Amino acid sequence: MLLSSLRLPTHPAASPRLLSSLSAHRPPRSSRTAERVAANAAAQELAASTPLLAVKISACPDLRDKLKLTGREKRGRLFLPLSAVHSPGFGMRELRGEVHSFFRALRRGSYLLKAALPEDEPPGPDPDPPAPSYELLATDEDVAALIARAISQHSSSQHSSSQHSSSQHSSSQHSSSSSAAPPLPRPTLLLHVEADPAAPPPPPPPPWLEDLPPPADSPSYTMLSFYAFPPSPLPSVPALLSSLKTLLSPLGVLGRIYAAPEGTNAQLACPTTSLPALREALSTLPELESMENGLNVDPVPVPRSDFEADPPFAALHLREREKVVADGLAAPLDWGRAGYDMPPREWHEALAASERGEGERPVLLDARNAYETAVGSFVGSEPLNTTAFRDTWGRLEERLANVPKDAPIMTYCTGGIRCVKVGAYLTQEMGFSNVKRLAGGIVAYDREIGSAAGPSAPPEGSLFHGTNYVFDNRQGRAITDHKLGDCVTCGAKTGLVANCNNDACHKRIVQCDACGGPSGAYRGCCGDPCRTLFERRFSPRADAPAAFDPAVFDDAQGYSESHTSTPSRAALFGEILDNTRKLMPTGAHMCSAGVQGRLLATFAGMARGGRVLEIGTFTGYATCSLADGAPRGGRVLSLERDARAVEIAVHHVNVMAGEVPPNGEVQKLNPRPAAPGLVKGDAFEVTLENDVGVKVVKVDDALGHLQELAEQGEEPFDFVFLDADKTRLYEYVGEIIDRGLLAEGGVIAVDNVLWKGLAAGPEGRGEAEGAAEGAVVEAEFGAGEALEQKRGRRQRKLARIMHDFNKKVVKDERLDVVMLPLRDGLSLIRRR
Ligand SMILES: C[S@@+](CC[C@H](N)C(=O)[O-])C[C@H]1O[C@@H](n2cnc3c(N)ncnc32)[C@H](O)[C@@H]1O
Repeated sequence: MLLSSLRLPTHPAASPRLLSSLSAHRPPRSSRTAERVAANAAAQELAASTPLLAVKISACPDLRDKLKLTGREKRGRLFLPLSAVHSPGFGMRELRGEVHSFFRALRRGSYLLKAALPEDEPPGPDPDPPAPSYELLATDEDVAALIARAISQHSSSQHSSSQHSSSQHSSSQHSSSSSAAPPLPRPTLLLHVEADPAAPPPPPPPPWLEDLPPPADSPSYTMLSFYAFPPSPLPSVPALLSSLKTLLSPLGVLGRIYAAPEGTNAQLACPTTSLPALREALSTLPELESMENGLNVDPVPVPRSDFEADPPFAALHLREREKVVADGLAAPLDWGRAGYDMPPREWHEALAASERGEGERPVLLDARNAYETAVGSFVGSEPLNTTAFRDTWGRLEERLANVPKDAPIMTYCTGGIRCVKVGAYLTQEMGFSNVKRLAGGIVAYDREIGSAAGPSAPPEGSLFHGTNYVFDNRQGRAITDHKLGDCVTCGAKTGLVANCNNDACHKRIVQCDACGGPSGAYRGCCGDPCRTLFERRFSPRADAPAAFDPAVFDDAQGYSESHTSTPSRAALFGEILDNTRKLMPTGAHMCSAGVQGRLLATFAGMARGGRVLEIGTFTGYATCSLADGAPRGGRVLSLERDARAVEIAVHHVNVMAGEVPPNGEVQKLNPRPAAPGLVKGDAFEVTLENDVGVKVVKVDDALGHLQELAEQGEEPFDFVFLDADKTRLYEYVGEIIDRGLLAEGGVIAVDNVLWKGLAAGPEGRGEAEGAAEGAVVEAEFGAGEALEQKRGRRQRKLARIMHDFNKKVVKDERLDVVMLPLRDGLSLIRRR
């Protein structure tokens, strides 16, 4: 939920019904306007200082059994941004949305939502207190009134507590045993979810689920893709994504689906035994009626063991996008008018005839990017040699400037979706009348004509030679044995494409087997500088050259990397990085590897009381570095919200503790680890050989959890590594300091304060117009179709946020700041 995007409000009218039911101290009618005004003022003040609403949420015993509550759900604590909930846009629907994202298995329409305030809880140390008197929430007004009451209650509790303490100071007769209630640290409300006796019974499961074999038992996965461009914009993209999630999750499908008003684009891996069910499930969605060519299924399933060894996808991601294929066009075209979608066999016959010199030779255009063309293409085709899809239009204008408008033009791409846009451009923008595109792209051609076609393959064989590059972790399927690419490091012929193994580079490269991969001659890097950095930072191994070769470094960072000690547990850190690249590839750059890892270990070693807090565990690189450096008897607590990251980090801490062998099958942790040291709920704790305790906790939100830690009387920390949630860093620093979580002389280290150097430039000042240079990362997906740019806009926004944070901390008179231009920038913050 984008709660934080809602605006701080003028408050709507409070419901008299809720007011009367929620409070025994209901104010008289004449004072309610004054109360609302006061609640507004209090809300404004709170939003600036303590911007969260605490919600204690519980379920009735009946639902508790049915929902199989997780640790977090049993604890029942939720924090919501006050600026969002105390807003005219926040009502029953939004509150129910929050409840659903909290209790994930709760069925819509099956329950009643009730509420109370802490003041409704019976006071005193009654060992068996009766439940608070919950009242039904039914309307938006009920919700607004409840939140207004929670705010008023909080401000009056603060007020009476300050009066109480000042009267204690001024009057010696007042003993410390006075019975005033402790002030509420923030507005708080109690929500209760109760089974609705009048709710209709749950609908029967759809027919395709009735005899579905367990997806986890499928012997293989089938890769597939589909796309649909409806004739008019989708009425609701979130509704489509939600239906897709409900339909696909029980089938064990992994992959990516992007939806935008213009349509849908999916790249999936489906347990092969779930494939018929997937077809049925998708056929129920009217938004996919315009699906072109049906499901584009890869001809050869991937055996489960191969799939699990190097999973093309780790989860099912459904995302709303502005466009499903980022095209850079100012205005959309009519994607329904895009030339003739030519079936693969007809395409093959047309090309074969042209090869024989029969008829007019078509202009055969490869509409993919240069690195795709490099390893495979149709005989006689011309590459557009684009780096990104948005370059296509200029290249078409250039290439076809002098071509007659009725000349035959044939275009192809990996699975067909890019050619929908190319075909629309050629016909509508450039006026060509004889445009054909390969239906289902190279994937469909391979299925019907290539080696996978079996006996129905034509005798002359495939006219596509080489490898079909694809955008999941497989990075290609060889259609013929032709090796068309030139290895970037040794020049040998190859059909392989990969990303440079030095994550700081990550360039897409053509590279042969002998040079590629972590054990290849170049360790999968694009050249000597990256290989040397990779060996130092990412893969400490016995056979890596120990000597530093100045010739291969052209930067100070490389020099400092090579003059920093290798950690004594080099193999462990190498393993963490290898696993991270394999299991969470898009986040691999987030590990605090190399110099920064050693710096953290050094700081942990300097922590006077040995108490270290990390915010943002990810896969545990920094956690293990901190634990490595912490003094004997120290304690490292690390907080993370991503459950999968927690599992991987727990595995690594267990390797460090000697509880599990190194280089074990970390994938086996999925879906739920029975990891040694896993303690109740979502916390994991273990003590290492050096007597350092390490605890990793899965939290909903680390910022809210800091309050819980303070309330539970957690001792202050000597060193805090703040490496999460970059948009709220100042709030974290405030929370740590204000809640007494930083020990005397303690240090908070905040990572990424330079934000790729952009924080210091016009981007940081909010003055950059175009895409931030060097920060536009291209990510592509689909069976080669969608070209997705992580926009410079996001980078600029984060640069601005980071610059604002840097300005605020340095101006904050409570704080003393040193910014180190190390890696992505690290600020060390102390209390003055
Ligand atoms: C940069 S990574 C941490 C890297 C790690 N400290 C290291 O150096 O190896 C940031 C992590 O913070 C987590 N995160 C982001 N927002 C969070 C939040 N509000 N609460 C807890 N964790 C959060 C993300 O899931 C991600 O794993």
